[in-house]
Amino acid sequence: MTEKEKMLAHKMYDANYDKELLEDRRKIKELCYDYNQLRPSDEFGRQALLKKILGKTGKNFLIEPPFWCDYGYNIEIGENFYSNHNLVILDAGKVTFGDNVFIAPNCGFHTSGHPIDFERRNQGLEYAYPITVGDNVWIGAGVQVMPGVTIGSNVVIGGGSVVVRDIPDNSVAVGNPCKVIRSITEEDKKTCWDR
Ligand SMILES: CC(=O)SCCNC(=O)CCNC(=O)[C@H](O)C(C)(C)COP(=O)(O)OP(=O)(O)OC[C@H]1O[C@@H](n2cnc3c(N)ncnc32)[C@H](O)[C@@H]1OP(=O)(O)O
Repeated sequence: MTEKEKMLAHKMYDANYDKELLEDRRKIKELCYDYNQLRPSDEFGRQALLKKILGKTGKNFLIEPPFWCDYGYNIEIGENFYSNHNLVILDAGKVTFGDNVFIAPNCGFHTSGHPIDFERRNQGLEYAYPITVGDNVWIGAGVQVMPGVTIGSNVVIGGGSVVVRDIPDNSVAVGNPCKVIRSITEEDKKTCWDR
């Protein structure tokens, strides 16, 4: 198995020194760099470049720069995807977003991790587990999502949360570690946010 095949099969792999993976990352970081230089008014250019960077997109999507990822081909976004500034996706593993996902500034989705023991970590070994986000999800500012997490559909993750375990459908979850504080119900449609 190549190191890339191991990475995609969720096995331990050499992330630091493997030539193929280094080249994949170099290529995508060049494209992210280009993306991050585009003018906000260049909507066509932004869309076209994001389509080149990401594995799969819907028709309607926007990521405010700067945006950085590791491979790009492992990221799939659904319809009406919006991310505010400073999105970082470490996509050694697959990262899949459903439809109508809104992401606030300074969020990170990290599929990869290193061994806890320094001997193997220093050899450049890594593992990557997929992250999945359902439909109709709002991720608050500064949220960090850890390897292997699934966030269900119709979910709100409060600002500043660190998501280390799966979050079920129809819930508001907050904190570090991120925990469900309540379900989202029909009652929520009656809340008025005017002050
Ligand atoms: C796409 C974009 O760019 S969006 C722009 C960026 N905006 C944001 O990131 C805002 C994110 N919003 C939040 O984090 C909000 O606090 C929400 C949506 C989670 C609030 O949800 P609600 O269900 O209304 O929670 P509510 O305000 O009633 O708080 C319930 C409890 O959770 C706590 N809580 C609320 N938010 C958080 C949070 N982010 N982290 C930790 N605890 C929190 C409250 O302190 C409260 O605790 P208490 O019961 O001990 O007093």
